[in-house]
Amino acid sequence: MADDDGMMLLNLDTASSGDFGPKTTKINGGKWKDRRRVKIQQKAAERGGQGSETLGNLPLKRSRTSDRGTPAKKAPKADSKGAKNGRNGGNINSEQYVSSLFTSNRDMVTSANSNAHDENSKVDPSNAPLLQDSFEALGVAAPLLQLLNNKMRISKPTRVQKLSIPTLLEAQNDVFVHAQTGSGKTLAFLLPILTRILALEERVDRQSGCFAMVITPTRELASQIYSVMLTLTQCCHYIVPCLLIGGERKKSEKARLRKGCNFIIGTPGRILDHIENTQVIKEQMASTMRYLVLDEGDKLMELGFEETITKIISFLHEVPIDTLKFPQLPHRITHTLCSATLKGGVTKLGNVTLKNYKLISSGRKEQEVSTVPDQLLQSIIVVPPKLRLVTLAAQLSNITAEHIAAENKETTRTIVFLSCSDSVEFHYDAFSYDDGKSRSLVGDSARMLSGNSTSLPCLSQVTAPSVVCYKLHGSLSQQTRTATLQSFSGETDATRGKHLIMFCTDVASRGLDLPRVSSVLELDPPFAVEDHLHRIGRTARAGVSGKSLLFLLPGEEEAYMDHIKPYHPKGWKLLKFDQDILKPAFMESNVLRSDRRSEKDVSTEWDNNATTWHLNVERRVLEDQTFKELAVKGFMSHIRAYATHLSQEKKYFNVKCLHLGHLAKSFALRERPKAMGAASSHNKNGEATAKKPKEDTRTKMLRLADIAMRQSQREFNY
Ligand SMILES: Nc1ncnc2c1ncn2[C@@H]1O[C@H](COP(=O)(O)OP(=O)(O)OP(=O)(O)O)[C@@H](O)[C@H]1O
Repeated sequence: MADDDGMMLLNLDTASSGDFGPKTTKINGGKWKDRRRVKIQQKAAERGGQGSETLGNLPLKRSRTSDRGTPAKKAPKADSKGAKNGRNGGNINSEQYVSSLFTSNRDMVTSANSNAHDENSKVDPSNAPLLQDSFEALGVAAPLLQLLNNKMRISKPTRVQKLSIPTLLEAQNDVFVHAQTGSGKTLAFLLPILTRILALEERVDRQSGCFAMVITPTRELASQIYSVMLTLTQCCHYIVPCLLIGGERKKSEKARLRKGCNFIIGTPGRILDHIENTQVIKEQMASTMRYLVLDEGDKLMELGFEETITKIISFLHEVPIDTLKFPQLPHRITHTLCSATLKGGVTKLGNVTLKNYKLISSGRKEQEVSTVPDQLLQSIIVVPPKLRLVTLAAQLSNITAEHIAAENKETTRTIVFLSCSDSVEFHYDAFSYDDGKSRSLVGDSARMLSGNSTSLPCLSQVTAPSVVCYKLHGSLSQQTRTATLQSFSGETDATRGKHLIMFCTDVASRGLDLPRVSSVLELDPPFAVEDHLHRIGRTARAGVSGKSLLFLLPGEEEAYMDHIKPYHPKGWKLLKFDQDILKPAFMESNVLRSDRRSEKDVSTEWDNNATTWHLNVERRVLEDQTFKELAVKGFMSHIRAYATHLSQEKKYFNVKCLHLGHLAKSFALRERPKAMGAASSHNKNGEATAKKPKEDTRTKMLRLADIAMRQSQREFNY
């Protein structure tokens, strides 16, 4: 075939009827552009009542179609083999199939936005500082006031700080602080504890004992609270915090504990490890411990944290308190629980730790339902599975184009949430590979795109690199995780004024305070509605504006909108993936075929450009064995992760409703890896291996659920 693409693309489940779209005549053969033109002609002819046989002069083939939407055509074996030959693709059969992104997609069910955002109403930020109040009036110690003003540029308290600081200052009771994301809960519990220690008659130092312990579900959050603590203690150097987190050297933590500390901040596993194995920590805590803070309390009750927390708490309560020492402090350990969400786990945790607790809620009516910050502009987009990758590229491109056009060259940050680390690896590589020209910044977990990048359509004619991609997930080493976050949140010569894009799992969803994140994209749906609130809560913090975009699939997933409606009192925008996202991104872009870099290939039609962009990624999968493995692993893990959605949410996210063939396409795969997996019945030397006995469905489900569970726990390897 003259216009052989150098690759063969399979029509995956291109049903002509059934659940997946309207009945159309399937056309194969010839160039895909020509075929598309003919299809348009055909449609026009149908509308004009001329029948469907006006097919132009193309050598077209009709494919087999079935009534139930079964795959229309399979790739001939010879070509599949060619594709499996790895780098350079091997022998490519000259017969060509078309990978059409825009046909046979399931239609969206939702006809109207049931929770439309009112663009004309003025919205006041709900987590901003209150201008009429002051920290002084709340009783915060004078040295801290100065530090807040001068070092942290914080002068007015937020609503939750106004409510919780006086309560915690006089606290003999336990407290549950429930407030929106980004409302300043960290200072809400640190300031009163520090104020009470600063008010002691006796001057304390690191040898005086440990007064408070803060436990968090992730290492990143513990490190963040530790650094806020280091800033606050600049006004009282004699008060010393200590960080205990997994992934760090235990020996140096022990050495620090031996020197003495007044605050312990850490993750549950490592704290318990020291309690059980480091004698000095017991001495440190004996008799002085007065405050226990569980940040992100609901998360701490998941993922097997519960048992560890219970052990820590039992240990703390075994140590008798010497009330004669520091009599101004509470005479018992007071517990403080913080979270932006109220989940079953919190009540459970409450049963473990909180006694006669006081609920501090910054919500309007101390309502049960947690809501997103009012100023956050939420959008939702229903995208067919085949188009997920290209729509993500388009959205990232649109944000980048806005960033490039902005006059104030401020750093823009975007976070893309994915369901599992393998999917993060695939997307990171897909968007940062940049023809192998991208420059690594932090090991290989941050890459700066080069000029004239092919990764995003808007960059094809830009000569100066302006985008840096990051990846973050629980399977990376702690050093890499720390360095990646530092680079993403900091401002260095390499990153200043650029658009920083981080692909990550939920490990970054809890509590992380990354500066000026302007957009959060949830490409994969959250595992629970609480995760949705925490993910999008990385933007629109402390009164600043922010945007988030949730991707849903057509069909069952659309009903998820009704489920999250109570959490979005200010509504959302329902976007159209083609007109609102793809068209602006690809309309004026200069997307060239990766195998033929010539100007004559350039199309001015946005859908042609979108298809060419996608074909380029698919072509890379065929040519690059390493990338292909990333795609296959990403797809498989994504499906497994999808199967672990909460049972209450299975009606929206049911793995049985997924169109796996179409979804494979969003990992740039031309066929479902299940079929690819069949090839792996051969060992590395190409010899056939014995076929395993067929696993019964229940065992298979349990095995897959177990793998997925272990993968998600690895994300929070505390
Ligand atoms: N009174 C204040 N005025 C201005 N900024 C503040 C104030 N208090 C806190 N901040 C800033 O707001 C941001 C969010 O604070 P913090 O991380 O404590 O929020 P949070 O409520 O714990 O959020 P999350 O629920 O996501 O963990 C931080 O950058 C912090 O410095």
